[in-house]
Amino acid sequence: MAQIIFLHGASSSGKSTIARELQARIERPFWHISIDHLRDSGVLPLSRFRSGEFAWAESRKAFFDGFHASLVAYADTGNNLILEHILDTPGWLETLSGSFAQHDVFFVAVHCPLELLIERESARGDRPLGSAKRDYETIHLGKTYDLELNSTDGVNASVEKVLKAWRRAERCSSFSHGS
Ligand SMILES: Nc1ncnc2c1ncn2[C@@H]1O[C@H](COP(=O)(O)OP(=O)(O)OP(=O)(O)O)[C@@H](O)[C@H]1O
Repeated sequence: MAQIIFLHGASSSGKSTIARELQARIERPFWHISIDHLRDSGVLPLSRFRSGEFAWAESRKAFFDGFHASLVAYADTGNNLILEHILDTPGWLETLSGSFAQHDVFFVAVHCPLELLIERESARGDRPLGSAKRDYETIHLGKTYDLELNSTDGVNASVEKVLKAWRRAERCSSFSHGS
């Protein structure tokens, strides 16, 4: 059984920042995995999607289905994962919950006030404007978490909370059996 710590929050909420620090401090080896890594490593022909030569809408489903299947493969082969992801499409939660049934999933909400999300998104300049607000308004609906963080608490305090709660090994989230 693999350990999966799933950080779920809006774009710019601070998932990657927490994931990096968590990976540096947790007592076992964990992968830090995100679609950001695929995107930033040049896997996709991004410039041709951006120019309109290729239609992202036609490739999106296969991309994410492949990403989700790869996560399951990593976990099934014994790799612990710090996963940061945004469940913004109907069916993804159910698919991943079913696929991860044999694994220990610790599901963590990363909250951030809307004004701060918009400020961060604008300062970064590398995310589509408006995605943080759209995520903020939708992605947490209908989800039950093992732990809820607020980015305003700071990275160190957030990582401490994750470690403490994860080590307790009590699970009650949307990924728990029977929920
Ligand atoms: N606790 C924090 N305090 C101050 N700034 C933060 C904090 N957490 C993250 N940031 C800043 O906010 C921006 C977004 O952070 P990060 O990349 O961790 O978010 P994310 O949720 O992974 O975003 P995305 O889903 O778009 O990849 C970065 O510029 C980061 O430095």
